Amino acid sequence: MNAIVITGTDTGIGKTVFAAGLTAALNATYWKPVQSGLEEATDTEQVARLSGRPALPEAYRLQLPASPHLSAEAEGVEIDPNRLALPVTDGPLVVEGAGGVMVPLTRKLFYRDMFARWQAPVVLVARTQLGTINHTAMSLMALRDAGCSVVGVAFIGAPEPDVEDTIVQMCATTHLGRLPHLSPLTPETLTTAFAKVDTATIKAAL
Ligand SMILES: Nc1ncnc2c1ncn2[C@@H]1O[C@H](COP(=O)(O)OP(=O)(O)OP(=O)(O)O)[C@@H](O)[C@H]1O
Ligand SMILES: C[C@H](N)[C@H](N)CCCCCC(=O)O
Ligand SMILES: [Mg+2]
Repeated sequence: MNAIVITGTDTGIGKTVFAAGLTAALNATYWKPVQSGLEEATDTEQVARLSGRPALPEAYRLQLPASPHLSAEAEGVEIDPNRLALPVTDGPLVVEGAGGVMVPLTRKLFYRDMFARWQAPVVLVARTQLGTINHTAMSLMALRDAGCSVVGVAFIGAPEPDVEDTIVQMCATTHLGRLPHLSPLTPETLTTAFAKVDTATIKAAL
C-alpha cells in the first residue's frame, strides 16, 4: 500500500493545507477523488500551489458546494464507487476526502466506508478549538467501526495541550503533531511548520 487517506472531523478545518504539507514532505502525488464546489480555488489547485507536487485529476468535479451526494444529484448523476478505486502511482499517494468521515458519497455509502474499501491507513485532522474532543472521539469511533486503520490525529490551530492529551489518552490514538494557523500561508511557511509534524509515523504506515 502506498496511499494515505486524509480525513477530518469537519469541513473547512484544514485537511487540504495539511495534505499539501504531507504531499510535499513525502514527495507524493495528491488526489482529491471528489471535488464539490468549483467557484473558489479547488483543493487540487491549493495543494499544487502549496506543495509544488503533482496531482491526479478528480474523478468527479461537481459545481454545488455541498455534500458530494447532493452535488452529484444536482447534476443528475450518482457517484459510482467503482470510479473511485485508488490509482496506482509511483511513490506515495495522498488522498483527501471531503468534509468529515460521515459525509455521503451516495445515499448508501459514507466516505468512511470508501476508506475501509481502500484499506488505506487514515490520518484524522482535527481542530484544537473547544468542541474538538467530542468531534474527534466520534470521528475515531466511526472510522474504527468501519474497520479503518487510523494512524493518528493531526491537530490544526493554537496549542491546547490538555485537550490534545485527553484525545490521545481517552481515544487510544497517536498525536501526529500540530499545524498552527499560518499567516501568511505560503509553501515556505507551510514547509517550516510541517517540519514539526510526525511524518515518520505516517510514512511507516504506508
Ligand atoms: N494551518 C492553516 N493556516 C492558515 N490557513 C489555514 C490553515 N488550515 C486551513 N486554512 C485555511 O482555512 C480554510 C479551510 O481550509 P481547508 O481548505 O484546508 O479545509 P478542508 O478541511 O480541506 O475543507 P474541505 O472539507 O472543503 O476539503 C482555507 O481557506 C485554508 O486556506
Ligand atoms: C463543499 C465543501 N467545501 C466540501 N467539499 C464538502 C463538505 C460536505 C459536508 C457535508 C456535511 O457534513 O454536511
Ligand atoms: Mg479540502
